[in-house]
Amino acid sequence: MKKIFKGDIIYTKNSNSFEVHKDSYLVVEDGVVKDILHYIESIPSDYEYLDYTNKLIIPGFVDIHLHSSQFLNMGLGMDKELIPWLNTYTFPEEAKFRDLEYAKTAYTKFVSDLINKGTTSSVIYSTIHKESTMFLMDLLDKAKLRAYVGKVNMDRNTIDELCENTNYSIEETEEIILSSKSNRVKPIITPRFVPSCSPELMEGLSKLAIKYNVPVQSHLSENTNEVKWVKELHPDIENYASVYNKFGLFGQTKTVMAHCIYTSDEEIELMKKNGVFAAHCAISNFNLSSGIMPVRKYLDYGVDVGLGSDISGGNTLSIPQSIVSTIQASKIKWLESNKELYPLSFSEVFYMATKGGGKFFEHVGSFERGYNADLLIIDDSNLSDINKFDVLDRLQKYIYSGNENNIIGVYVDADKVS
Ligand SMILES: O=c1[nH]c(=O)c2nc[nH]c2[nH]1
Repeated sequence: MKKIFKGDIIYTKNSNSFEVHKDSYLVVEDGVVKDILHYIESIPSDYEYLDYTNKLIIPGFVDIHLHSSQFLNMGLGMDKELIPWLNTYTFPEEAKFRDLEYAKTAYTKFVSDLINKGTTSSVIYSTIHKESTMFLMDLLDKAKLRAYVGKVNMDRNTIDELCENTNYSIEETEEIILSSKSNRVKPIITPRFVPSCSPELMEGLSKLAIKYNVPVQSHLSENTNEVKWVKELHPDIENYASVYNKFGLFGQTKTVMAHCIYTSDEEIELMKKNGVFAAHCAISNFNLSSGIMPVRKYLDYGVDVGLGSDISGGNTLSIPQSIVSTIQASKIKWLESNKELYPLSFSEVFYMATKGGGKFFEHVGSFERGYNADLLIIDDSNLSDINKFDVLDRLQKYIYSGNENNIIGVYVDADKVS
């Protein structure tokens, strides 16, 4: 399959600058970027030509932390902090996914919104339920989206309907791993967070992760009461990150931790040493009064950082809105830190939303040769006079003041997504 996309191409190779190719040709073979050309005399007959002249062509967005089962709860309970919010709104909603018919309705709406918002790769929590998790994986695969999907594991400190038998939780997780065959939609081990996972469960999940080389996702230091609770549960372990590390869930296979607001320097160093990714969830951190992650510090340590919409702590799946909130949060952090932790630039955060988070999937989020051709076509004609603004200005205007109506095409591996 060979395709050529023509348009105003913009992406980030590194976090400091944009690669801009106005009125150029993105050449794709077998779903992978081969080249960007500024001139083609005539389109070779064995290529499909997609002419998006005057439209922006950007990488598909990457969301490395979200709870698909909370989609129907978006916007609810935003007057609460994390633990009361989980108990009042989130756990009761997740319990409904035992009913496969409910899951089918909710996940169908979720996947449709993910596509509308231009998110082509995501790292997803479902619920504890095996059947509805497998339904979601199949749905994402049929939609041609790229994703890691984790059946949530919990065997303590949750409502009765969600509290699993430890061995059963591990067995069902293994069954999902063994049954998954897709190249685009893969399983991820998902101990919800330390308060809801016993040491035996964490150990069992770590064994599975290593045996099948499956990645891991969880939450780390999102809320001060949560951090205190972890200390009470594990008084002999020096910090929150070390609890995961002790039980083999902190970089023993590829790992992403969400929030990371109250992590100490030692914990950030451990993340760097173990290659653990951080998912920055700025909107959720505002909504649940969690705090502001010191992202600049993580970047200075060399930790990989991507963005997470974190629905439904986050109230939207929109990664452009996450980009804006991330930049705004970093400005408050700059003031809070006596102007030590510099605000994040537009290119740094666009990078996190594409190639930075995309690194969790490997060759995702860029248009360099060898990357998956996951891309969005943006019609920004209602936002910018293209004769007056350059391509980078148009991208900024789209991110800050555009919305999903500006997205007129979504492609994964150069295949149209619908
Ligand atoms: O924002 C969050 N959403 C959740 O569902 C969750 N579970 C544990 N910690 C969490 N944080």
